[in-house]
Amino acid sequence: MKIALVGVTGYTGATLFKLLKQHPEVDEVRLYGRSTPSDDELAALLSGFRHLSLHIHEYSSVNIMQECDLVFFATPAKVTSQLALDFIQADFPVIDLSGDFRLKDSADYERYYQAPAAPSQALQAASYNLADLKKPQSNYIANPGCYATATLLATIPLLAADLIDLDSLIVDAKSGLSGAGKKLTTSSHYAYINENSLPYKVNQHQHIPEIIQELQTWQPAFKTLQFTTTLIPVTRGIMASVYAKPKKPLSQAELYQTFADFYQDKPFVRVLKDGFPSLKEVAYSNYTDIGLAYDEASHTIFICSVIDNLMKGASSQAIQNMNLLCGFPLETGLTALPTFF
Ligand SMILES: NC(=O)C1=CN([C@@H]2O[C@H](COP(=O)(O)OP(=O)(O)OC[C@H]3O[C@@H](n4cnc5c(N)ncnc54)[C@H](OP(=O)(O)O)[C@@H]3O)[C@@H](O)[C@H]2O)C=CC1
Ligand SMILES: CC(=O)N[C@@H](CCC(=O)OP(=O)(O)O)C(=O)O
Repeated sequence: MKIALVGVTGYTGATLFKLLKQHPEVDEVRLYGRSTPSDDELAALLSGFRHLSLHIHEYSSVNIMQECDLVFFATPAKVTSQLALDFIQADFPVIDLSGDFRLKDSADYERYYQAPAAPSQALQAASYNLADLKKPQSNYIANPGCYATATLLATIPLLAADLIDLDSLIVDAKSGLSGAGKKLTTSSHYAYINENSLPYKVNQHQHIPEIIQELQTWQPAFKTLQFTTTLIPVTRGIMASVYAKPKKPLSQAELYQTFADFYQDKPFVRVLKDGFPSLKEVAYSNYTDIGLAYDEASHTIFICSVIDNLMKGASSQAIQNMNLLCGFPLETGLTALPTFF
């Protein structure tokens, strides 16, 4: 296959490039961007790929559709919706890492992204695809957000088994700095974030409506959750700590069995029988690790899920979605084990 990649100079784009180069079904990766740096400039921007001769072509939807079989957008929200409409109109295969086509409700998009939503016909054409649990319903895949992926994989089994009070869900999610992309901000300066931590976008995070939208497909009566996001001083990784009240008392063994049964045929979700996962145990891999506990004294379920934000939270999940869309075996190109030290 010939693949087009838009956004290789960003964190998820560079990660995607690496995964695509190792994918046995991919013959060529053609790069497109808004700027077309010289070979020397590009070698400096993508220094880890300096032994390859790379070239960024000027962005053109017409050329991409003529020259390639599928396009990945690793571009920001608000930009991607402008670039993607031609492909939706032509029903050309797209995997979009941005949030622009994840929400079906335009009002939710406008509130949380503070920008006009894509036309509603285009929104309806996109298929939100959490790759471990769904199959794409259309040629336009809205790849889930990083926090949303960690949160949904930790909470969907609870709703699917009707285990919890629907108004009791609290998620305290933490992310490393690469989640914010390559742009420099006050909170991403080393001197600020090193040995530091801070909550941000409290009650305003763009993944809140995304999580609610998807949980409602499992329990239509689900209304909302308390969701906080905290920046932590690591480069990569997301940890979602989930708290919920069970409808009736349950044992630790029942809680474990609910998750073990739900994920028994899902190769990329590892449910721990004892203990809890750490960020490094999934780093550089497509795995999600889940640990569980039930506290009889406070009558509270605790679930901890971890992912690598640049992999499962973005680029490797996008490859998993490509495998689903193209009919390749699910694990193709995704067999890298975590680097955990
Ligand atoms: N980082 C993460 O962990 C995750 C990110 N995402 C999403 O993935 C997408 C990419 O994120 P990330 O890699 O972190 O972002 P970066 O900021 O690191 O990279 C953004 C990329 O988009 C390109 N770009 C920016 N504006 C335009 C434009 N107008 N036209 C064409 N290309 C443009 C940039 O090119 P240039 O070099 O020219 O600026 C760069 O290649 C975003 O939508 C983000 O929300 C999703 C899940 C996790
Ligand atoms: C640390 C950090 O800033 N993380 C980003 C999440 C990146 C991501 O997955 O978000 P999209 O929905 O924008 O694709 C944030 O909280 O906005």
